[in-house]
Amino acid sequence: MNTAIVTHSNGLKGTIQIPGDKSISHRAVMFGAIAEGTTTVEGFLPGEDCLSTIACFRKLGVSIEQQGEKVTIEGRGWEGLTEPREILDVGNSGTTTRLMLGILATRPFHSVVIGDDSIAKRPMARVTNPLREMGSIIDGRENGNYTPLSIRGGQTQGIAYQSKVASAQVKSAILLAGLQSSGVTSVSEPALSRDHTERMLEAYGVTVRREGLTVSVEGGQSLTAQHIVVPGDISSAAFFLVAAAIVPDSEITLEGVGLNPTRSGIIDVLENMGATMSIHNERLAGGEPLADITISTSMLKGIEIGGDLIPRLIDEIPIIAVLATQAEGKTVIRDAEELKVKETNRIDTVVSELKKLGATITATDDGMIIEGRKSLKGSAVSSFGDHRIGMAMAIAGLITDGDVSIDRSDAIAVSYPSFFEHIKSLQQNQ
Ligand SMILES: O=C(O)C1=C[C@@H](OP(=O)(O)O)[C@@H](O)[C@H](O)C1
Ligand SMILES: C=C(OP(=O)(O)O)C(=O)O
Repeated sequence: MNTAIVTHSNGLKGTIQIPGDKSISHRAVMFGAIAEGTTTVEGFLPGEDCLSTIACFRKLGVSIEQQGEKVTIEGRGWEGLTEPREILDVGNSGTTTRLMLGILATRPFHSVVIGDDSIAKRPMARVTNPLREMGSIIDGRENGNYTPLSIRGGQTQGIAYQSKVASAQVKSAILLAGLQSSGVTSVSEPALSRDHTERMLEAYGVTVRREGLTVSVEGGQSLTAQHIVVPGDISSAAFFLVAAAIVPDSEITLEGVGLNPTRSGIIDVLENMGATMSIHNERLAGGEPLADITISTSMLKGIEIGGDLIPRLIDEIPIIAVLATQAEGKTVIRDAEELKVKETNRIDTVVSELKKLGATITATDDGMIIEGRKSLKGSAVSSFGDHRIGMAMAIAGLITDGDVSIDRSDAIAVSYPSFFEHIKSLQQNQ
């Protein structure tokens, strides 16, 4: 466990290239593993979560070579996956757990899935129940709601599933199982969650039907190997968008930021709060839109955030809370109960750690209320092993009067191994 110390910044200047999108990197590897032929991935995120995905699929018999941001996957189709001799360890990654269960649900062999202490607390019934309904045999702690889980896939039938939560992990797990099930499988969700699975399956040659909030696939479909270019992760970019907006005398450019509309809620929030920001050089990579973003120190005002916007920025709420401490007036975040089942209960961890820095913030049942504009002070805080809490606290440390020390800062490598290097490079350009 290491502790990082962040000191006050006099301004951030310069340009950084945003590392690969975590959601897209996971999918590029998993879909390459079940596709026929050699898939190559460029711009892969070598974060711990995506490395867990590679490790699991190697144990499932797939040959995968990874060097930094380049990955080569030798897919031999669905049949190329073989019964693992060892336990599949997903580490800290919910995406690996849930999407891999969807793939294993139709494979005629037995696997055991475990992860770290955080994964052991995250609800899995949201995928194990529908996958059981489709015909796969799954058991696990508390009747299959928590790891360790065991799964024996086999002959499965398509279902029409109405999900209670707007979750791309639930949607993806069921659709992946549907690809090798009889008949049609459809998933309807209460609000649109990220659609990387739909986009990438299409790129791999699968027919995906989308109608409003329902996505469906027909069974018996195979995937064809591809070359995938991964755009930068907007969830990683969010930390630096907020840093530049709140640190006085800043102006930075973030290159190659993925701007998929199902992920770009943070841009709406910054615009509505009044941030000084411009989006340029818009382009496409692998069916996903991306652009460069320039942002500078901004006068911000508090806003209300809720409804359909929440799934479009769910992972950005910890850093949006930091942003709101520097906005004039009140910011209310509602409809975000899903925060309670992430790497930590992010309502509790954001509120407790920001209070230590002197923020006026109150937890609610489905979000939080932040009163700005507040000067923050240095303090010892913890990431609690949650990468996004660690990074949110580090960015807050750039504006505190006094140092912020962050316990368990090693968690940041889960999604952004070069985070502290990027902070340093923007400081050095002063
Ligand atoms: O599908 C994905 O890649 C993800 C979906 C989201 O989770 P849910 O599906 O639980 O909403 C998000 O919070 C997570 O970081 C990544
Ligand atoms: C919730 C997250 O990821 P996962 O669900 O894959 O652990 C995240 O990255 O914030």
